[in-house]
Amino acid sequence: MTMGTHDEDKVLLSAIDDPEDLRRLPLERLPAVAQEMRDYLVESVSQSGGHLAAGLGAVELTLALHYALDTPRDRLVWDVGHQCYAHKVLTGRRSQLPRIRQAGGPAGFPVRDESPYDAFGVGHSSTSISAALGMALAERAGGEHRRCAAIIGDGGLSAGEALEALNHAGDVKADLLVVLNDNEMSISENVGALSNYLTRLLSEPLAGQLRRGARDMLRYLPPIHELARRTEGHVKGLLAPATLFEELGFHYFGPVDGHNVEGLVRVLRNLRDQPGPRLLHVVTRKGKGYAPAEEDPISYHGVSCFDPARGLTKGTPAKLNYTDVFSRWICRAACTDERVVAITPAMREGSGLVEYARRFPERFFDVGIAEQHAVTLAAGLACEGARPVVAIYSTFLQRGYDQVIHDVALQRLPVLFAVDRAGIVGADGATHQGTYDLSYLRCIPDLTVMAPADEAECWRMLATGLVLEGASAVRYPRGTGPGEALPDDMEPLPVGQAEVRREGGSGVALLAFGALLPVAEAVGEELDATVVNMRFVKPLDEALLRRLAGECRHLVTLEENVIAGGAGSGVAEYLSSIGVHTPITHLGLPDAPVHHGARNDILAEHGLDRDGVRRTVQGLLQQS
Ligand SMILES: Cc1ncc(C[n+]2csc(CCOP(=O)(O)OP(=O)(O)O)c2C)c(N)n1
Ligand SMILES: CC(=O)[C@@H](O)[C@H](O)COP(=O)(O)O
Ligand SMILES: [Mg+2]
Repeated sequence: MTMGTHDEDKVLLSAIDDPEDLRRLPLERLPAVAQEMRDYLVESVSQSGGHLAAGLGAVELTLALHYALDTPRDRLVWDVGHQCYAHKVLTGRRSQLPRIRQAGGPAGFPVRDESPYDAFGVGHSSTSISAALGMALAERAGGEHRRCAAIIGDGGLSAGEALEALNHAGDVKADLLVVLNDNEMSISENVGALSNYLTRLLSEPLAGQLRRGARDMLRYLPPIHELARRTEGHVKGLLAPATLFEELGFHYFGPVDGHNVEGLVRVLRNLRDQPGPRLLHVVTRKGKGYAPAEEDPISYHGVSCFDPARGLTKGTPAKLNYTDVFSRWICRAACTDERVVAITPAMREGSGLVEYARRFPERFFDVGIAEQHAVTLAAGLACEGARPVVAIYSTFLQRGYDQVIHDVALQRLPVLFAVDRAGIVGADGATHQGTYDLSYLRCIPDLTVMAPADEAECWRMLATGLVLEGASAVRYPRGTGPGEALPDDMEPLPVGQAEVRREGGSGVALLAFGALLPVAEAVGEELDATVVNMRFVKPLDEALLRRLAGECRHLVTLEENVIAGGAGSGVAEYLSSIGVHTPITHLGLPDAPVHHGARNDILAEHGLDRDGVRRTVQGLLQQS
């Protein structure tokens, strides 16, 4: 473990309140700042939890960018933003870092409202080049003379959006700097042909040197300068092939050592005022400087609290969470049905596919950060008789939305979406809440949408999706549920059939979709309300709804989704379509971003905990 500096030496970081303070330091002091920063990140994140390994790898790069550029006037656009902790420390948020991702503390990602240094809000990957290009083009039109830089990882570069932006930037010749932070890792090992290409660039730096040598050589031949400028590309091409980035219209520089902060500053100073699109290829190590994270960057990508002296330790095996249930189910499904194929867009660990990938490598596809491709790939596989399962977080499925409609649902293909992290995810905050999927999925024709109330039901719903003729989605939350045992068979559920858990006498029926069922049951017991586990968001159990609407004075729908267009809206639409107007109260999330904090606190804040639901139902009972 490299935890180098002694307390008495720690004077530099605490003296930096903003990047101006950093820029006043002599260049040769930056390595010491980097060391302190690294120590501080390990100490702080070990107490708060959060994203660690990417940030450790980007310490020197962050310092160098703020040192060489004139932030916040110059724009730094971070990709994903999970590596931004050093940036937050340098930009006036050092003392708040211990509360990162907690309610009232700083967000875990750059947020425009949080600081003028957070040039662009982020959390989902591969947006940085597009956003920085937009800024650069606006700058060109407005004449502000600010520099714009996108800092993107090798994983982030695998996404279509990033490649679309490179394609555009190279064409419009914007004054844009793209810094490629290449650590050869996504969350897991980076994948794909582009990743292999970057590795070749790293292993063949000689080619880059030959190219630079050719350029320098030609620059110093004044009489033939113009000819040389025009033929430079050809001569270099003889010496070494152009990089892909040059073919796309970028000037390519690198690879350079991303942990040599002084060298980085010099390179950035050279590049910062050159015109046109430039790409600086920086080589870093994920987890740099903290040995356990360097050795196991996957585990240290995102961490909960740990003792830095010991590193992450394996605790006693916890109760299975929903991801574990999916993990077991998909292995079981693959054993019983050889048509099963699993696809992840770069979330092997988070989606519970590690064991599956080990056991069924031929039927496992990590496609990189490529949600759109993941969905359409599944569609293609389904066309040929496979039973594809796309394991995807609710928030990231947003990026593959057109593909769900156009490539899967309209073609009536049997793709199963295992939608993890549905509902409140907690610490990752507004960019990652899985609170839209019920609204955006239930409007898609012929898509069956299921929301389990416990782990066994999740298993059964996955089994149901696997045997349906059309597309389906099972959306389940982050973390554990209320159940214990899992089924040991693959019996499906009857589609569109809800389960009445309790018949009450109060005239109120609580219709719970998914994870809020236990809350509904507790309140139902207290206030003698009918309680239904709705199970299916689409198709709804229409017969049951007709009965309850006839018998009850008031219906209450509960869902961990935005109210707008959600499951409760589906209930209201159905009843109104048949001319039934029993009053309905919708409990769910508001039409506003839900920020970071503990899931239970957020639920309570929005009246979705037991007290909140009780208050609502009591209010209804008093009215009647
Ligand atoms: C659209 C989208 N899909 C998936 C993710 C989850 N995710 C967060 S970081 C990450 C890996 C990013 O790799 P890279 O850009 O190389 O950054 P590194 O962590 O290596 O620094 C992934 C897949 C995301 N944030 N956004
Ligand atoms: C930055 C990012 O998008 C992921 O690292 C995400 O934070 C993972 O979330 P989970 O911790 O829920 O897997
Ligand atoms: Mg990477």
